[in-house]
Amino acid sequence: MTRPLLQVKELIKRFKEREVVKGISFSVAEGSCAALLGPNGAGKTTTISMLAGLLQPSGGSIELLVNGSPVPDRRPYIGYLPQTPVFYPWMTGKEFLLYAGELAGLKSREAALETAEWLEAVGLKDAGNRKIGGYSGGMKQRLGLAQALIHRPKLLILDEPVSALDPAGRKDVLSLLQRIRQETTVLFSTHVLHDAEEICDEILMIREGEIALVGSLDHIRRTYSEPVIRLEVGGDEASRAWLAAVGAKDFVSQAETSGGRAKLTVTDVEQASLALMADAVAHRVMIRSLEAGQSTLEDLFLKVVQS
Ligand SMILES: Nc1ncnc2c1ncn2[C@@H]1O[C@H](COP(=O)(O)OP(=O)(O)OP(=O)(O)O)[C@@H](O)[C@H]1O
Repeated sequence: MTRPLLQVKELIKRFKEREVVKGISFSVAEGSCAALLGPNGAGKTTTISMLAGLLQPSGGSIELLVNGSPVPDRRPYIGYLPQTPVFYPWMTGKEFLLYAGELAGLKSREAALETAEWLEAVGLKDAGNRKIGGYSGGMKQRLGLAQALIHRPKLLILDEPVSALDPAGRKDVLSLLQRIRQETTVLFSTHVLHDAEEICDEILMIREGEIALVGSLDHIRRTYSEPVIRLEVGGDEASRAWLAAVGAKDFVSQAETSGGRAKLTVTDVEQASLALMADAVAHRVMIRSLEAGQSTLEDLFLKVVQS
């Protein structure tokens, strides 16, 4: 049984009259990697800033448990990387980490040891003596990660750590996070489902300041996947008209049609496929493709976000 490391209860944030985080509760288990997933404006940064201790909540509680007991001040146990970290371009990577280590309360000797170790761990050993101003986006983000980890926190909190990176930088940072998560509990926000799927085991989906869905990726996949048929028909009028009406069939519970394509949620994929093909033949409809399967997490995410 994994025990909770972070416990959040009824967390609220109001900016003037406006409530942007509306009483959310969740916990993050020790050793897990959790993604706070939601569209732009959902309240991710606000939530993360409260967890990191940078923003005062308007209500609710945040507890960090070390060896099962809540600590009075969680900040020393947290490593945090903001959405847009600020670096001094004139400093070298090494100088920056030494500085960050001392700010985090390490003694100079400890800071020097950790700096050397983290420069190596994030793949910046050779670039350590170069000025940050000359680093790529991915290198800066890896340096940011090293800074967040320099005091060996229990929980690493990251706000959209890969959103601003190009594909190569994204891959670099995600694989680094993959390695880090073996030792450190990680919570990161993202609006990209794919990033969450790549490295996380827990998902907290938020929408308009409220939790829309929470659970392990496996559980969510199993619980919410539905039989789905994706269809594409020819561009002729008869085929398009048939497709537009296909949602009315009794075995189709939901239909999304756009252009010559449709995604149909059905009760039984095999029977529905056979029925659709027979009906298409009878109506001389040209079927370009018919793919039977299960709805994906992406389908669910879009549904949650759009509802
Ligand atoms: N300091 C502030 N004052 C007033 N409103 C704010 C403040 N900070 C955030 N908001 C509002 O709170 C809501 C949630 O913002 P937040 O930045 O937490 O969302 P987000 O999910 O992180 O979005 P994004 O992915 O775009 O960063 C938004 O409507 C935003 O305009």
